Amino acid sequence: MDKNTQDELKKEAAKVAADKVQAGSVLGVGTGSTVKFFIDWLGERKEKEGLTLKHIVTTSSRSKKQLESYGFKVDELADVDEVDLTVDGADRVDSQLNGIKGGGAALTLEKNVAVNSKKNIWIVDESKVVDHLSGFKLPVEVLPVSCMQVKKRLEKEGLNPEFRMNGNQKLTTHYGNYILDLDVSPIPVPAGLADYLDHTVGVVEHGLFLNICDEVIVAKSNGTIQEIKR
Ligand SMILES: O=C(CO)[C@H](O)[C@H](O)COP(=O)(O)O
Repeated sequence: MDKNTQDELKKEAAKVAADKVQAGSVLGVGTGSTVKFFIDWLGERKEKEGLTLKHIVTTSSRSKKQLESYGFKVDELADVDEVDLTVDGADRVDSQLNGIKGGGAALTLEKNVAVNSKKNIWIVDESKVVDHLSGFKLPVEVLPVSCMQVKKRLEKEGLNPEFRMNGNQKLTTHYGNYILDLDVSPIPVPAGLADYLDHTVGVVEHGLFLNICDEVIVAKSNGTIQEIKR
């Protein structure tokens, strides 16, 4: 699929999600190129119908800046009790609505916002939808202090970790950590791997988002929108 077509699909999925946002609610806004379109649609609703929200929290400085450019005030997650709805993108989503996220290295904040949301909607084009989680390296955020030891441990498990780079330097996340991308495809038992990573000292967070998403809005190249609910 070429980039223009993919962008058109992302835009379509984003519109369907933006129309579901209720005025006066607490909204979580994720990260990425699909979410960028979602914010544009929110901005349009604000302009056309004066959409206001009780609070907005977001998972990246880029999304924050874009939201503010439309006149939305952005709060911190710590300032709100609970989020009513979070809309985010995903890198892969399977038939159980489990996913891989973190292509934009924002997985830690994304997971914290997602698990504190009453409802999570993901917006994707059809290229992200798979039967079993595969075709995208699994991002794992690790503390710099023990990153070499964690990398070795993951190597021994056959998970093929590589540091994500930014030029010649290891990419640094919002929290000053590093990302190890695990080359394992398909992921044979996602819940087992998530459990292992959850219990590995030095791992801050990982991009397996299991049993978190409630609804996926998929824009298909035949022009239709599929809404898959848990
Ligand atoms: O998880 C993410 C960032 O950490 C994004 O949601 C994911 O990478 C999808 O991005 P895009 O909409 O640009 O394809």
